[in-house]
Amino acid sequence: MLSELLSEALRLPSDYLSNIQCMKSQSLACLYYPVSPQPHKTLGTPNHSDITFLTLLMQDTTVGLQILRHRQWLNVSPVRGALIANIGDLMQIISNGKFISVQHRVRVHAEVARVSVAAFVGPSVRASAKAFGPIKELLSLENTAAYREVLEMVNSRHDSPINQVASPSDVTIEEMFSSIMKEMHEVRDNVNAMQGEFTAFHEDINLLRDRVRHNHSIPPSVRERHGRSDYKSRYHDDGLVIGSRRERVSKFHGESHSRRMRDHGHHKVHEWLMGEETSSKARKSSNSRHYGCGTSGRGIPPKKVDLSHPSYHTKISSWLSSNFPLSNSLIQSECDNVNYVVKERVKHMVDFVADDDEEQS
Ligand SMILES: O=C(O)CCC(=O)C(=O)O
Ligand SMILES: [Fe+2]
Repeated sequence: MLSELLSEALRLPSDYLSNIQCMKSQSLACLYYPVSPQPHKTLGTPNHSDITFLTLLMQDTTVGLQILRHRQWLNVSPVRGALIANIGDLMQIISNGKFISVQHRVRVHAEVARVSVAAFVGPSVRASAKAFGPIKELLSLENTAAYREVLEMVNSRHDSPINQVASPSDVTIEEMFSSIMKEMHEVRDNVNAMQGEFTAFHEDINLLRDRVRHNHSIPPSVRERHGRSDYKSRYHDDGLVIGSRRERVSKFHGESHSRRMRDHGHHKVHEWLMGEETSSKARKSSNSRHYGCGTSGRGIPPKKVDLSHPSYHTKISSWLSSNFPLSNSLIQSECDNVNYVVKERVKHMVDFVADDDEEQS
């Protein structure tokens, strides 16, 4: 239904987005934002846009989600029974900028915790990698491609070490959801038990932050100093996992990183977006299968883009997320006056893949 509406809004046939299979699967994440002793210095989720095509969000009755509009952060007040649909970066890319992905963040409170459930909608996690670029029907000589094809953002999902890819016939969303909720309650208990140790945690964060700034991995001695599994899993869930880069990449979906990494990344991504560098990704993408929405080899060169435009920031942070997966959750960078970020992400991702004959949502 949503994919039909979005297709029509782009003046394309209503089954267009469904045919290019960009909304074929969902990953569910249940998020628990504990109370913070210093809410004015805490972010539940830092400023980011999702790299998805679409994110469907259910929030409880606690205000927390904010979107950036005209340089102002606006609360997205919960409406009972309503889902929030956020445009993600990939949708911005394939719509050639007609839809803009939304910058958002989550604030926390001193008295009340917040729970939300996010369903990240993207291409099938089962299919092999494909490239997505601006939809060719939307391009003309006057409206040339503003973005190149991307592969990596989608591709990180294929590498996911999470092997719980469930099809609707294996398990119902309700079943999966209730098991996630159960686990979330356990996490909440752990997090509540941790509140008293916030100071120690804060010290650790500073330590980690320094290390990340210096581009070091986190030694196990620091991560496991407390010998507590919840503590460890916090770092895991924030992506600070020692292991292959690929493993870490899959744990991210849109958060950006330390200033240092960001500057380095900006430089590279600028080159890449401007087409000045044939990165391995770009090479890969031109070899890969795609579904008629790419632009390469069709004689419409990417136009020179204004890299200071806010939407490029979005692309850059997404690109960075996939390429430099160090946790921003532990780094003060995006937002003044924020010292730490608190969020528990439960059962990080559970992927649902629609059967081929299933209706697209
Ligand atoms: O908790 C929320 O409302 C938003 C979470 C979010 O933006 C995300 O996980 O990408
Ligand atoms: Fe998000």
